[in-house]
Amino acid sequence: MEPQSVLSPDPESDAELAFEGALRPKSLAEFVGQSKVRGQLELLLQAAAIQSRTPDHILLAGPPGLGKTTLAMIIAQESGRPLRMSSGPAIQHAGDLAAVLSSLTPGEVLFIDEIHRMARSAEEMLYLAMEDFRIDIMVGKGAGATSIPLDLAPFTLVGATTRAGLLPNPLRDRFGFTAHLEFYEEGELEQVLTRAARLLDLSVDRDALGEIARRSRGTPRIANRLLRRVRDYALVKGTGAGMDAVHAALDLYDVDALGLDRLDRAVMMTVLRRFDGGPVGLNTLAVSVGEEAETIESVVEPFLVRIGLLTRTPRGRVATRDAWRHFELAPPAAGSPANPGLFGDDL
Ligand SMILES: Nc1ncnc2c1ncn2[C@@H]1O[C@H](COP(=O)(O)OP(=O)(O)OP(=O)(O)O)[C@@H](O)[C@H]1O
Repeated sequence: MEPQSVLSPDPESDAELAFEGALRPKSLAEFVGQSKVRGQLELLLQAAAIQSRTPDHILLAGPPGLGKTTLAMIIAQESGRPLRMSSGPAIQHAGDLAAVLSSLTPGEVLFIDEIHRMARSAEEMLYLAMEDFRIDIMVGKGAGATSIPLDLAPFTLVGATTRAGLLPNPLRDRFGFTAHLEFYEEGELEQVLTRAARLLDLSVDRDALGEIARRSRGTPRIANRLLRRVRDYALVKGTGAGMDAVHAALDLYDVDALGLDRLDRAVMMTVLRRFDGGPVGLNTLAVSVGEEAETIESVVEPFLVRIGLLTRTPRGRVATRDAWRHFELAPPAAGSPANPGLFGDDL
């Protein structure tokens, strides 16, 4: 497998977590970009405040690193309520969820990250909890089993998912609002970086920040990490954090002019070279690059589609004309046996 990319460092690393924590915006006003979602959330929170009730349940959907956890913290902060954090993989039995739900204090915000990875039995318990603030606890087994109803304190569930399509409809329908987070524009990422450089007391040239923003895959988390690599480079080499340092540091970490990293490029080269531009199925693609299909689908693909290098068709993933151009490869002749003569942007 490829060595780990700078874009996906160990998420549990203490240094990375401390770094992210220090840079998290604490209010909607400080949160850069996503103006539509910010406006929607503002209205929802204000309406709840006027009526002195708990805000509706909120689902945050979008690729990793766009600010879902940050928004969950802001929702709790802005509505003046405590926040309890959990995650789908930590809820493997209905009992795990019952323990969390039954200990919530009135009005608490419960954040469940990666909610699509929660156990099925827990999902069913959550339906009732979200709708009626009540759960049924099963006691005993077999014919003697009985269920004891347990009232819960009213709470707001904030679920985050990179794969909203995987959530069962009954769960999705119980959220009062779904926020779809989009990739950030370059100018927005420049604002994220300017703020981060100020908080970290780094002096970075304006055009250098622009270049980092351009290569950040539309993702604040990546922008902040690239800034850190540039800071390292300037520190070790004794240079200023200018354009030269950005080019040298990002080249060193294999981040290309479009912001593609090793895995993005491996996926594109597989589609282009091995499958003559596609179509190629997700699982075949995943096996070919030695990655999980879920990672390809939720992390790699959304950005490649967004920048117009890849399209998804019913027959599989297909490279666009821009992809051939970007990688300076000649597309196969139209009508060749491996490629029926259609490119992604023709389908
Ligand atoms: N709109 C924003 N403005 C400024 N910084 C942001 C913004 N969104 C995210 N960030 C920064 O990016 C980092 C990653 O954000 P966050 O952890 O909220 O993403 P996420 O969507 O929850 O990712 P994952 O799904 O991988 O957990 C945060 O540390 C924060 O500093």
